Amino acid sequence: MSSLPSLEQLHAIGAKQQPSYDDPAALAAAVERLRTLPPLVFAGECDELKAKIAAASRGEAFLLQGGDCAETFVGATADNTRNKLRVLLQMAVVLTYAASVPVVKVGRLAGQYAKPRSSDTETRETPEGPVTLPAYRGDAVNGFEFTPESRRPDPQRLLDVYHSSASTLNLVRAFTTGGYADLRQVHTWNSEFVRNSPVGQHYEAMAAEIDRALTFMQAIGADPDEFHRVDFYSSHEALLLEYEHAMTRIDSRTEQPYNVSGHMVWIGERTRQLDGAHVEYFSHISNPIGCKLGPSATADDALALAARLNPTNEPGRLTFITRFGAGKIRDGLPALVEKVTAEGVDVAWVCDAMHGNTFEASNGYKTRRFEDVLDEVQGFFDVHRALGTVPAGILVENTGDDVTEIIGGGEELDEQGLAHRYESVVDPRLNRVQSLELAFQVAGMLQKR
Ligand SMILES: O=C[C@H](O)[C@H](O)COP(=O)(O)O
Ligand SMILES: C=C(OP(=O)(O)O)C(=O)O
Repeated sequence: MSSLPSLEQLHAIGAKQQPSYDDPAALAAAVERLRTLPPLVFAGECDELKAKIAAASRGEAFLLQGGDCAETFVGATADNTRNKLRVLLQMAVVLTYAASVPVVKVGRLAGQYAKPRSSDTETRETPEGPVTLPAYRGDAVNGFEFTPESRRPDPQRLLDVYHSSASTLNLVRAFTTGGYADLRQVHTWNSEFVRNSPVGQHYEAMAAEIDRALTFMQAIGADPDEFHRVDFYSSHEALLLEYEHAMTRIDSRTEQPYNVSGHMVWIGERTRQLDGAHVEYFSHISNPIGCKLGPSATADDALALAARLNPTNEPGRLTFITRFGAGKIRDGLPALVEKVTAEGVDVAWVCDAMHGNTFEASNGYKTRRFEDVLDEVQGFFDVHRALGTVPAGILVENTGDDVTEIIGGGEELDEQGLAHRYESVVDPRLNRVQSLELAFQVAGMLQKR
């Protein structure tokens, strides 16, 4: 860990996927303001999550990380936050009940506002001919609207990220401790729309069993706190150095730097260069961290990253989030897991079943197939079973709403159906029914683990 390099030192190392701001004074002012604002999370909570991820890496718990691909400021409403939380609580209860394993709940939420992009620019055809503007990089950077004003990176947005994250987290804390997450509410989390689907009915049957079990527990005088509240953690890709650096503070207990903008932060596939600024920054913070590993990652890359990011081999500190794609995971993952395990490196293996499965539908929508998502998770479990190692969790992009962004699943959404309610500003998300379907399938895999 040790002393954090300055922002200037990090930029001198070279950071990928950073916006080009045209007003350095406004950027400096936003960073200075951020440095004065209170932490959004506490270092002690980050340590608590680290211990839970360590348990997941040993197979004593299971990590469920989910939420939007990209949060938006207009989307940070009470209804949206409740819906997102609700679907994750439903998924968690399915996994816990069906597989008898504690679920560590981590939202891609309250900070997931910055996106790496394949291209710095976007070109659209207009009546006046093709127009090229900076790519949308998430609300933390610029606006989605395709105009020069909106696409200009605006440092003021970094402060908006802070305030939006603070209000989301405040609501999440209220929901998770104030009664909404009470297990007695297990039925009310199931909305009308879901209840009428086959998976919704499956869920209702399970919820009725949980009710009976709770009544029994109460009758014998057992009513632990855990029945009434849940632990829920926030996470995001720590992409924008200005924001993440300004939100890094020295913990008074340990005197170590923590990123206090989210409990867990991760390094994306496009910024995990061993000699890059992101890896350098992450090597100095004490949070539990994730690092994405795509099909181009070698076992030696994984070992070198682990040596830089977790030199003391602290359990729960490092999660490798693999995102190979359904077609590649069975061939690609074994070499990584084998070598990392053989070297005695302590990591939690989590399957991001989304980012290797994206493609453009014939009508232009960016989508994924539900069956590919499921197949990648199955491949992930298969590989770990064959190697005798632990599949510690999954990462999904999902929403609490009934959007139409991913094809397939029980509702058999097809490419034409994507237009019905496609709302994501970057990548497609599982809707509520698809999220629950996945949870039941994963619960089955977990039972066999
Ligand atoms: O969410 C992940 C990335 O930001 C995204 O997949 C990149 O998308 P792009 O290829 O459309 O830029
Ligand atoms: C950008 C993401 O994924 P990746 O870095 O794996 O492409 C993400 O999870 O939002």
